[in-house]
Amino acid sequence: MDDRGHTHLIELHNITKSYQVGAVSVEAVRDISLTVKRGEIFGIIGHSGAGKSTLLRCVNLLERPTSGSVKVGEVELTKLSQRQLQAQRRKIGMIFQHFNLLSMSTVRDNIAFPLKLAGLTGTAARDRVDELLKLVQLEQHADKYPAQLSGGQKQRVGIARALAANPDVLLCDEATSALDPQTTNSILSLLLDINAKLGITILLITHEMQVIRSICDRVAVIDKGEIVELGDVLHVFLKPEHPVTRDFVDQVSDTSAASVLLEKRQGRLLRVTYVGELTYEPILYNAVKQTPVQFVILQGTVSRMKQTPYGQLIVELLGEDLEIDNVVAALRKEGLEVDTL
Ligand SMILES: Nc1ncnc2c1ncn2[C@@H]1O[C@H](COP(=O)(O)OP(=O)(O)OP(=O)(O)O)[C@@H](O)[C@H]1O
Repeated sequence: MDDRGHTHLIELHNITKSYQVGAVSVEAVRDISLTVKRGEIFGIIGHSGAGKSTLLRCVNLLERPTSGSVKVGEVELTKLSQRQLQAQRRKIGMIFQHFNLLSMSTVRDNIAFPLKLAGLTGTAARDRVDELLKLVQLEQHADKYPAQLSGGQKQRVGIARALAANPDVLLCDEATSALDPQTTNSILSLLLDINAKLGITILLITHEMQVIRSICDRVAVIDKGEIVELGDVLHVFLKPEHPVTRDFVDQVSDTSAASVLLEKRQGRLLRVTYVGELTYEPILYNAVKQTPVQFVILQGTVSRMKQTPYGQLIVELLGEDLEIDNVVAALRKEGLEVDTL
């Protein structure tokens, strides 16, 4: 349990995973500790080779860590026998970039597969599959084979199959990386929906900041096998600290042009950040209208992080120093965050 009363569903303690490649040992993940709260959507982002897949696969022990411990729920997975582990794995669903469906089985049989393994057959299994087909909106495609489906539909089958045994956690291994942007959005909406309706905890890995911004509550940035930044998505987005995080944030907001703007400045250059309802208020205009200060908006982003609207503007204020100080104070008083660049 953390200090805000959230229970932890996943606890990784000091996970290291090394691979032996010939005579060389490669450390894919180095001493990572991480907790995921029950009910949250947690994203891990990193460049290719950063160690994301290895870390994710350590959570259900598809990869056994070289050292460290993995706890899911109240169970320490690293201490279980193979048989006990198999039972615990039913509580951990997983979906994959390339879907991993059984090509010779229909959609219905793919979804029923984990139920069969769990000993559920007959009408009960059929009813459960119908329920899942409805959840992922594939009722019309139940008797098709994977080759007859689009990428998005295949991933929906993957999601239904992963949810069949009512897991507590859904692990998503680059689940939208093989999909076009529109299909990506529909799969992300489905994951949000599942999280909200079923309360299922989601841990995902991705190399796309768009995925993090759309659905995650918290994010960890991983680089060369280590976590370099971790926090609420809103905070990490608006105040990225590590260079790798800044690269990812630039994928979706292009703040990199700010350095060019710095060279041309005449007045005072500020970054103004606002979140939530403030996004809709004419605060900047109100702050300057009674003063001789003028402003130029040099760059701006107004977007949404999960359900929260936010904006970030780079503005140049022109006028006397004292007058500008007053405007900055007025902006802060209204709840905006103001940084001098
Ligand atoms: N089975 C393996 N044997 C040897 N080295 C491996 C193995 N799996 C991963 N690695 C190495 O571990 C490092 C991390 O790989 P991993 O696949 O976890 O990264 P990733 O962030 O998921 O990358 P990508 O997005 O490209 O899949 C890489 O250097 C990779 O070459």
